[in-house]
Amino acid sequence: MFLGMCSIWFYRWNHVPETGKRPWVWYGMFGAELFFGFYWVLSQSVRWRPLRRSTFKERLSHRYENKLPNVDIFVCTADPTIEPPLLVVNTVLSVMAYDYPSEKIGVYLSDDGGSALTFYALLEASRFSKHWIPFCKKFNVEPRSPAAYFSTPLRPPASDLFAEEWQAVKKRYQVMESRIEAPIKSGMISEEIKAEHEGFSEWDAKVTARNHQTILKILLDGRDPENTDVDGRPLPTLVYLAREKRPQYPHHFKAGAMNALLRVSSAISNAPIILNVDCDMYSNNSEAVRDALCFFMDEEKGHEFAYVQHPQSLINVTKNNIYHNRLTVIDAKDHPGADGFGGPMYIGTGCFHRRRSLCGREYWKGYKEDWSKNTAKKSDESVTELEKRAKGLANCAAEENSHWGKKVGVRYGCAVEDVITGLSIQRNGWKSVYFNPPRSGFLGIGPITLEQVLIQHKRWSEGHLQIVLSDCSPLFRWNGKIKIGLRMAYSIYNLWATTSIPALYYVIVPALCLYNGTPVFPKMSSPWFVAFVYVIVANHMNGLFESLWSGETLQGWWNMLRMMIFKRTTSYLFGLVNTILKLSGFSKSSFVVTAKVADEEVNGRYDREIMEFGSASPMFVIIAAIALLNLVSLCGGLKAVLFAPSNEFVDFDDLVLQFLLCGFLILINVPVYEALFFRRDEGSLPAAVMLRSLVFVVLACSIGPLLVTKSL
Ligand SMILES: O=c1ccn([C@@H]2O[C@H](COP(=O)(O)OP(=O)(O)O[C@H]3O[C@H](CO)[C@@H](O)[C@H](O)[C@H]3O)[C@@H](O)[C@H]2O)c(=O)[nH]1
Ligand SMILES: [Mn+2]
Repeated sequence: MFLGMCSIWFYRWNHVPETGKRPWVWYGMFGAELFFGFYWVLSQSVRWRPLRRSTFKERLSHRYENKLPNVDIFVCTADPTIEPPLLVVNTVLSVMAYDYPSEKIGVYLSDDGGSALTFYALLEASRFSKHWIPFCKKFNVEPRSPAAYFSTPLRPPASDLFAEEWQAVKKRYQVMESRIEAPIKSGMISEEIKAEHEGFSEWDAKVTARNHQTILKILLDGRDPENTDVDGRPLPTLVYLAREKRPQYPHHFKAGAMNALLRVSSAISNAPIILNVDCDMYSNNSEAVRDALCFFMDEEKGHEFAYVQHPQSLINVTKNNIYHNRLTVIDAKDHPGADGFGGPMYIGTGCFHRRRSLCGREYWKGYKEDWSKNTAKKSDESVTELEKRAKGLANCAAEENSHWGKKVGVRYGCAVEDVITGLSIQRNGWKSVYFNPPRSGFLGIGPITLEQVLIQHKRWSEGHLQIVLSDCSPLFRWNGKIKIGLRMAYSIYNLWATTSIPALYYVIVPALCLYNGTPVFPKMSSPWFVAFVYVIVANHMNGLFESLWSGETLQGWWNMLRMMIFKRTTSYLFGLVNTILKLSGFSKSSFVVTAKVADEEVNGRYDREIMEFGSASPMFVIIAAIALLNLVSLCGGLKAVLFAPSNEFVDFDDLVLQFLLCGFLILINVPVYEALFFRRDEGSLPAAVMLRSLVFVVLACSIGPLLVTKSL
């Protein structure tokens, strides 16, 4: 493969058209091919030393059952409309019901939406948990998100006792569900509900999502001996937190929320191990905590590990993974590959942290965590006093003149706060672990419209590019703590945004040249042709093989190729432009939260794997323009070959690769043509997109001949 690429480079180097005949097209192709080659080399790093891990939980409980440490669990939510409270509490309930001593668990919900609806849902969940947790533990049920669990009917053979309790708990769940939904439907919380908890008094007329005091309520207090379930066994601690928000203070999105949680939890339970999940990702494996502890408490290596990351597995992926939401190959190849070099990335959810490393402490040789020291601290403060003390830690002022967000906690100012935080931890000398058990540890929901996916990738690519330019850039800043293989692995994602330029070049320029009958690749009869064909075929065959091996379907692989082109030409381009704007001070950071709900029609089309466009987003204009341009160019090329006047003879032999490239892009873009010309549903491409993209194509085709000449 590498040899093939070298021959391509050599060919470009040696065949530059004579100057004066606009060789820029040629240099552009050369540049793109150099970049792709370099990028290919980077992407090989994760294939060198893959590591697969498994755990022995019986040994953990055999040795440490009575010394198991406390675990604090952080759940983040940001908006009650696109992250429905019912979804949030299902996640909360799934982590409250771990197969782990409940008195050692503290669950903290951070509500950046500052919503009384979410608070009410959590209050209802705290009541339901008294039935749910004992039920789960008694019958060892999986998964422990009640919504996910009750979505399948009771399967025989079930004992009478089980069937009876199953029915009773399900009934209770349904009651809770309708209670949580009632105020959402009516748009207000009734006086009756407000009377149930003094916490509601915090929501007076002045409270808005962006401007309010800290609201902190300990709904279940793990220190209280009366905090028990229906069987009289202790319940976990459960805390609701809406940190203070003021328009004059930046709130730093999820990173800010995580840091507030870190401080607040340190005052309440201060567990040495922290699990972080997004509200859209429930725990699917009740043994996940024990699994993680097998790594942290390992006598030989455990003290080196800062975090244990699970893959972001999704439940709502269609059979053929239409938007390539499930990052199949990354989960199966890249993360284990990074693990081989001392540590996968922290990817924001489904991750167990050591509090110490997350709080910015460095690793030093000989360091050992003293687990026995960290068993619960009982303080004799009353709940109100404790709440008051903890509250102060979630105020805006708590971070003034401090290292929070810089050296301590989750880092600020980067759109992938998770990745840059993991990287800083590794730069402090810690290692990390990637763990993908046979029964997925966590299951989440991914975006189900093309636009959402592209916006998510814009945020990611932008954040990754910020890392390249940051003080912990794996590409440019070396401190000896991170192995070269891992630096290369990070760079694969860090450079996402920059792939946009060569990708755009490759999908536009050869097509334009074809339209004008100008060759940019070697002719079929030339030996250099073989090098191109070899590199293309070998690369795609390898990609296909890896996809299939990782569990993707054939169609899924094809969808991945399409999404790769879409992402590179839109999301990554926007990510790149946005980063440049930000650097020059024209734009500020933002975090567009992904919607977790959609209307029925959208859901229906998603289930049938019909691509969802449905808006006049500028990203779609680019996608449509590229699709149309390639269609027009193919026709233009055919016309040039078949009907050119004899004095302007165009040889098909010269254009074979361009025909193939255009043909490939046309096949990949079939869903785009459908959405432009044939579909009439709400998810098709609106006329405005068609119009704008046509203007682009007409312009390109008319300017094209001025830029490229046949004599190239
Ligand atoms: O101001 C904010 C914005 C977001 N969130 C939460 O952050 C999480 C992730 O947001 P989501 O819209 O679901 O983004 P995704 O693209 O799905 O998230 C991935 O990428 C993010 C970084 O871009 C990481 O923070 C996430 O953990 C990772 O799952 C959700 O729980 C949100 O509630 C906040 O708490 N506060
Ligand atoms: Mn998410």
